[in-house]
Amino acid sequence: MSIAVLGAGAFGTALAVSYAQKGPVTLWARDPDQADAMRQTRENTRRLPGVKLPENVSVTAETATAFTAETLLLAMPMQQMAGFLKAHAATLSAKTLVSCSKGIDLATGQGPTGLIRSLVPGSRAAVLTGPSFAADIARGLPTALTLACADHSEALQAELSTPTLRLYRTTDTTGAELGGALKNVYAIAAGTVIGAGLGDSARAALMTRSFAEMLRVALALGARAETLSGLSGFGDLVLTCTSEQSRNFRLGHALGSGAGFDPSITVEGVATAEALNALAKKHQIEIPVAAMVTALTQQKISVSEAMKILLARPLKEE
Ligand SMILES: NC(=O)C1=CN([C@@H]2O[C@H](COP(=O)(O)OP(=O)(O)OC[C@H]3O[C@@H](n4cnc5c(N)ncnc54)[C@H](O)[C@@H]3O)[C@@H](O)[C@H]2O)C=CC1
Ligand SMILES: O=C(CO)COP(=O)(O)O
Repeated sequence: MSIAVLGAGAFGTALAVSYAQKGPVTLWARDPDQADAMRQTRENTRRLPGVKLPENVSVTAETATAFTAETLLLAMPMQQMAGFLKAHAATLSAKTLVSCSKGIDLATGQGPTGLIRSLVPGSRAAVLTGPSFAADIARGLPTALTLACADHSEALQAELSTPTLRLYRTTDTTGAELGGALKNVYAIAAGTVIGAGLGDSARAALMTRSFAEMLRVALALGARAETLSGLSGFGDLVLTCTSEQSRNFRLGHALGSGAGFDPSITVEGVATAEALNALAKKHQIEIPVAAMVTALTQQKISVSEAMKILLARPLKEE
């Protein structure tokens, strides 16, 4: 089988580097100038500096070259995925499309597999998600992820596992993609708590209540509880709420401490919080923490107001 990675940001580049251990990988960059620069320097200097591209990675800006692979990993920001799939639907229809993006499409409220199934009906949709920073994967540090695919995907699991990248399989695509999407929203909240100096105890409380929210949303949307307790849910929530490597955490930290934040950095949790609020309203699910994240990122509320609102909620059973 052959692999191409579509999207040459930090994560797409890291995956290409990792899979190059197993054979040739094509890495598709949307911008031809970026592809040229990466071919010349053998590095993604903007998004993943300090990591050399192995010889097995060919960088291209031509979709025709990338689309010859059978397995295509989608590694672009979530809000770009629908446009990409619409533009290339005809050529992608017989492929296995593995989403590596984490988020909910704002326009439709769908996750990656919903988008893939509706926009490229002849393809096979899968999700690769879980606790993994691009820099860790690129350095070959041990990582475990969830591979979700509606059909039993032992062959795909074997294809996408490496000696340091260990994949666990599930058929629960809804649970896997919701875990990866929602944890970003709560990582913003955790960053805010730490940035505002509210302490580690407050962060632990917030993470626990965030997990309860994630579970409530995911179960209402048809996911299985055990998926949320696994790598793609609990695992990624822990990583992103506790590490300053996380861009979602760092945005929250800036909100909490009043510092500035570079708007060119990809922070999936902002759009996902908005999409999540719309979904929660539609399905009448209570999401107090995510509602505060949306209000904070839209500058409708201050950190101290958000804290007061959460602490003043009625006392109840756990
Ligand atoms: N960086 C990380 O550690 C991880 C990222 N992810 C997910 O991977 C996805 C991509 O994130 P990163 O690579 O980190 O972002 P990034 O900010 O490093 O790079 C985004 C890349 O997407 C490209 N891009 C933008 N619009 C595009 C389009 N329409 N078609 C193709 N490419 C397009 C940009 O040129 C840029 O190279 C996100 O959903 C993120 O949540 C998942 C796990 C880990
Ligand atoms: O998804 C990630 C780790 O699993 C990366 O998190 P950030 O997008 O917050 O950097």
